[in-house]
Amino acid sequence: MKYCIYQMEIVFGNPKENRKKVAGWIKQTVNEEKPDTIVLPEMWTTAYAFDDLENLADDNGEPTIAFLQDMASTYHINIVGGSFANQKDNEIYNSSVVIDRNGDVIHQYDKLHLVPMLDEHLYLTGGKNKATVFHLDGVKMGIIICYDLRFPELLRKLALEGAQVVHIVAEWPAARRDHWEILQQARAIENQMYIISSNVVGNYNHVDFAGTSMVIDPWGEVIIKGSRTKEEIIRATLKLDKVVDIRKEVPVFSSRVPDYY
Ligand SMILES: NC(=O)CCC(=O)C(=O)O
Repeated sequence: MKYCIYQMEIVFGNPKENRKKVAGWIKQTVNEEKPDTIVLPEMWTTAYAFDDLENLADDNGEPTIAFLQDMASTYHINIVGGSFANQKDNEIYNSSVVIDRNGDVIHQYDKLHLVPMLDEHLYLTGGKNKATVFHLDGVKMGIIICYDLRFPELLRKLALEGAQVVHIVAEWPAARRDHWEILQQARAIENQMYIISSNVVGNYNHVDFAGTSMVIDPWGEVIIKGSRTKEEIIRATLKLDKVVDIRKEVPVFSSRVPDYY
């Protein structure tokens, strides 16, 4: 499964421009790279434009979901659609969506852990549904959003449900870049899974974002890592046999004794 990840610089508070930018990026990437799956970052339609989110947020996933469905079916690619501000029942969530090559929505998730260091909890509402796995091209996978990375129990739950790949869509600041890299490697090693992340670059609201989007294999090796500051494509092809082999070699899951924890 070939991935192309968009390490994007978001146009702050401008969903129309960002959709145009993403449409152009997808068209060019599909023509040049022929990926199976593409990944977008967190809050890519607006960034954390909190002061105007009520006007900028999607309404029950629209128009972003329809836009991504159109991209997926036109170019016949799977889209791990990052996340976007999404108004539902008068609350705004940080919502992600996964769409398959047919243009079908196969998974939705609202960010569970809102990040206090960026004041997210003052403007958005935390997700109210459980995180679960989904199937893409026959592989069990999961998606989490940025600060969720700090909660190992969330990724362990996805691993116990069979996830072999977890995507992390993010808007992670440069100030905590070490945590970003080390925690992703730790989650890959402890859960013996691929970690695929898409982070943003640039500076919004006086926060400098870390780039450094990554693909990490189930042994914890960094297959590829984006730059700190440049907008770019991160490419990787997953070898899913590795997950099975490593889980046999170091049988963490069968060694667990959860009754004693
Ligand atoms: N957008 C985020 O959730 C950022 C998370 C973060 O800054 C951190 O965990 O540190």
